[in-house]
Amino acid sequence: MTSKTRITPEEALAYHLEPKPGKYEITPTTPMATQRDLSLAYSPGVAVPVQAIADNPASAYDYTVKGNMVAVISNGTAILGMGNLGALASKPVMEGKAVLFKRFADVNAIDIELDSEDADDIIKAVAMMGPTFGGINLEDIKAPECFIIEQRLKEIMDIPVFHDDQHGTAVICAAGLINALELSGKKIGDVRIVLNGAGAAGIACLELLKSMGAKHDNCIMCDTKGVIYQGRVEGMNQWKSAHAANTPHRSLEQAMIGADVFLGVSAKGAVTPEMVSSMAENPVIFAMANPDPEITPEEAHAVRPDAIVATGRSDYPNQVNNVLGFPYLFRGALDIHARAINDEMKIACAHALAALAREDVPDEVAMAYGRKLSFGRDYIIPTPFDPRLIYVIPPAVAKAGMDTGVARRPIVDMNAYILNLKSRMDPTASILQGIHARAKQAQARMIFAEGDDPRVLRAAVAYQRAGLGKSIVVGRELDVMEKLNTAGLTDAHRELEIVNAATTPHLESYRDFLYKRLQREGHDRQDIHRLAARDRHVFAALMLAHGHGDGLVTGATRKSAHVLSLINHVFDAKATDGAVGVTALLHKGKIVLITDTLVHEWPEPDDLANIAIKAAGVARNLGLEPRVAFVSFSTFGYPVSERATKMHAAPKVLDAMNVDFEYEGEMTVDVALNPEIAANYPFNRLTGPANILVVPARHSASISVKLMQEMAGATVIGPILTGVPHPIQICTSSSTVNDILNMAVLAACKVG
Ligand SMILES: NC(=O)C1=CN([C@@H]2O[C@H](COP(=O)(O)OP(=O)(O)OC[C@H]3O[C@@H](n4cnc5c(N)ncnc54)[C@H](OP(=O)(O)O)[C@@H]3O)[C@@H](O)[C@H]2O)C=CC1
Ligand SMILES: CC(=O)C(=O)O
Ligand SMILES: [Mg+2]
Repeated sequence: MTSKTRITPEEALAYHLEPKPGKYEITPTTPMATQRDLSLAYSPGVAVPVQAIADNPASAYDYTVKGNMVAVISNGTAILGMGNLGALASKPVMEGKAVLFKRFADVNAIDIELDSEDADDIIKAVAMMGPTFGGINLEDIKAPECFIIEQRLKEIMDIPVFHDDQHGTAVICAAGLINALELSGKKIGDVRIVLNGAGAAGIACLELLKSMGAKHDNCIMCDTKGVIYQGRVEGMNQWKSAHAANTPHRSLEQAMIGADVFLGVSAKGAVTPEMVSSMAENPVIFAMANPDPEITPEEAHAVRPDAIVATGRSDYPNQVNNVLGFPYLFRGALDIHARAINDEMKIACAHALAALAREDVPDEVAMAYGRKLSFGRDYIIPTPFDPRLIYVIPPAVAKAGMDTGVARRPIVDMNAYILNLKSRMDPTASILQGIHARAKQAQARMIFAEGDDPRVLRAAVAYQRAGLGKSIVVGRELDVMEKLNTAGLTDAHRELEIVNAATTPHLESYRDFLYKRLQREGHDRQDIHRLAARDRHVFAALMLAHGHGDGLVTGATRKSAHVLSLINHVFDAKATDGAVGVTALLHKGKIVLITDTLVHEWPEPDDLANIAIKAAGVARNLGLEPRVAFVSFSTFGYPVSERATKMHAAPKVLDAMNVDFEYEGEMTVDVALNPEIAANYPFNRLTGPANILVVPARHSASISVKLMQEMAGATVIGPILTGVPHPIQICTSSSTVNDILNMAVLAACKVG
């Protein structure tokens, strides 16, 4: 259980710089195209909701974004564990929290950085923002000011005010501890707890644990001055005093001897292996400081293999991080138009999280993580990408809020609410997450054929540094070094394996192999030498054929059809061999596969049936249950046209084949994708909107994909080459670094 993902500073900066500075933008949800739209959205139409809200303030939840809008507010005085770096420097974290709100719970959030360390200033500023938001999430404001600020705002505001570092952290810590103690066979009322870090997170964690049964006399809190004991005067405040222990211990080192639980919300490296060695049997260690924990899991396990260890990071098992809490706590609170997030709602959240980790983990979650997760020492808390969180946690929070009287609009039908929560989530994100996790598991050696292209090099570096596997780059060493240098990736040169025909000891066997394949197709030995030694697409394919790599990515510098014809020298990847190209279009939370986008020019009914079968395989590999529509400009035989005949015939070919997926046709795209229009054809065998569109020819495939990409801004993955015995993926000349990386990931987890 080691940390595999290595993020470099360059990558972190590039992520924040591209494609646009920062991490989010704001998009309208209503049309604003015509004069009429303008009249409705703005003057004079807007006057009507203005008056309605003036007459009945509660209607702001109906006519404005207030009800689904949270402010993420910081003054930057305790940015993660980095300390007081100021309001402006906190912006990347706050933008990040805003994006997490959206990604995980479909809550709109914006970040607001306030340039003041004065509690009264902050209270005044935030209180004045009340009308705008459905909730206030305070973040990375240091103790003790954070306690005063939150308390006062709760008193004066009529929407939830929640300091994430206090309560978000406490809730997740409690959820993890419930399960860790169950696994170590200990009871919260009996365990000796040492908590390091007496700030926002520390005070809130200990308070919540005490309210859940931890005994005051069993808990010792420490800060930079050591143990907080009764009678201590230095560095104290009223919040620390409430937890002062009656103990002779004065240092963290002394307090740790015989402790059952260590909770760290302090700073990197605050705990030593010696301290961990001195703990009781089966110790629980939550080293939650970010970005670097108090002690790493490797260091803790080296001295105590019996320890259950969690950190705040996503690259180790057991991520105890408030990301599991704030999106869902606010989702539940907003959905009941709550006045507050109270203790009962927090405790309900902790119990729901703990219970979810003990449930059987569905395959789609295991798929998303690339490994089977089951309740145990390395899985004490759900993982942030668990798709069940959105429909399990908010209902528990909402119910607790309703039971304790903070709901302004209670939920009447909980089942309908759960369905609504399920539909909020974007399925495409979990698909991408899934293939990345599977690739990480596969650890494939990926051949990047075009080592002279800076995009390809950046993707190769990212592939390796993301812990996805080993990158092998085809190119001349000096050229690769120079391009890496220009891309600001000088160090990467030592990490990548650079291969070319001049340096490989395998050239002769590659040539023999190629000659055997092509000698009867008009190629003489001279041609073969040129192909094997000088064409990097052929050379890279030969490497793959000889097992000198597990997958191949190419095509970023040449036209796909040309690259495919070169690869065909080495592999049987023609239409007649059953090869097919499938392109995934991701847009507005929907995913549709279009095929054949690469191999068949003008497929006949038998080819179309094969294309459907291959695309269904790709869909299943992506975690989708295939529903194939053979699309045309006619629907079920009307209008009659020679061009549509083959689309009419293709489903009949499948009828005779007894395949195990849904298919139907021919039909127009709107019938395929829009259930209301499909309802006009009650005999239609598809049980839902199609997710695979088999199109009549390669030109229609290309036109539809590019139209969606250019007009709608859809994300395009592919074409994914399938039906070829080795994982080869062909990018396009317009592929970005991220597109190329995605292709490598698809090859690594053999989606094709
Ligand atoms: N995993 C998660 O979800 C979360 C983790 N955290 C992490 O917790 C830490 C604290 O955050 P927060 O409470 O907001 O910050 P605060 O500034 O409010 O509090 C920090 C506290 O930590 C103490 N401290 C700092 N360094 C040490 C040290 N080396 N040994 C002992 N105590 C120390 C300080 O002591 P003193 O009072 O003497 O100055 C203070 O009490 C950060 O690393 C943060 O990343 C926070 C929120 C969520
Ligand atoms: C996770 C978080 O909020 C922090 O470390 O501050
Ligand atoms: Mg924080």
